[in-house]
Amino acid sequence: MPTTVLGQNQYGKAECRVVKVVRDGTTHHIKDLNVSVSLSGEMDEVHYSGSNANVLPTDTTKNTVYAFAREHGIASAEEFAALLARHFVAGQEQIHRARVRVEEYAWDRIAATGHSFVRDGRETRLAQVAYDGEQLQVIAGLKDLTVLNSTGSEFWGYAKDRYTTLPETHDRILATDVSARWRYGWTGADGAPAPDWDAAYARARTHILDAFAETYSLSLQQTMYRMGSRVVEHDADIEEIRFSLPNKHHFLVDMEPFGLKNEPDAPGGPVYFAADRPYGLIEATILREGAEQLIPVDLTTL
Ligand SMILES: O=c1[nH]c(=O)c2[nH]c(=O)[nH]c2[nH]1
Repeated sequence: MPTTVLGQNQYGKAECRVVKVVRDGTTHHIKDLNVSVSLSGEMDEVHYSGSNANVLPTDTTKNTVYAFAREHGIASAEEFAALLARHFVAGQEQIHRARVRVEEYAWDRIAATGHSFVRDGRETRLAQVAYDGEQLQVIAGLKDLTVLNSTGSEFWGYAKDRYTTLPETHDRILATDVSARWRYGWTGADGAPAPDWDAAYARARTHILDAFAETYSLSLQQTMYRMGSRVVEHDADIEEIRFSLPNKHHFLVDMEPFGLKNEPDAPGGPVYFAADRPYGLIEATILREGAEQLIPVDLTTL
């Protein structure tokens, strides 16, 4: 009989949807989160013999998420995740590591009342906090931040082989849905105060957008590098940032059959076909010199 041993394992409750309302008189404030908890530690026995003695139920982790929202409020995705991660490791000696992931959805106020909201169409804010009993690792980010430059983008001078048909262009649309994760150097270990998470998030988002808008682009790779280096250069707390950027191709429609010209600078403006697939997928990590690359390569796993 071949023998087996247990490898990496973790467990917890995924996707606890928690909505916290703060009532400030008749003006309400909303935090809308999707929280996933993963715990690991001395969990051999539950796998080998079925003894649950070391297993804090996933139902309890779910309850803790809701109870903490009530007892502590939700100051920011990062702070809430760190609070939970510390709690699970500190509270159960058999649990050595906790990872808490948060997606945050934003709501805009509808003017008529203090308690009416419309889900805003912006990006989703992301936070992941891991705690090993000593150090926190905080990775924040965003996904589905959709941006488009209607000019100021070229793509030419690339390598060619017998299968290359792409025409070189000196004026194209550049569009992408930004997915980015950045890691903070702060670990909570040396008593240093935590960054202001909301301000740091807003800064990173602004630098990403400004670099996208201000870069005259020769490739999405170049634009991506500028976005990343701008974030790292402007925020001493951020050690590295990783992007996954679909190149959302917009092709000029061939109007020759209709006897119409359709050039980027045509009078009245050009018409494009927005292709949804396949798309180029451009990915990279941009690091502070000397920093370690700790953000996983595949952002869909984070
Ligand atoms: O910005 C781009 N980078 C590429 O690597 C690439 N490849 C391609 O076909 N179009 C583009 N555009």
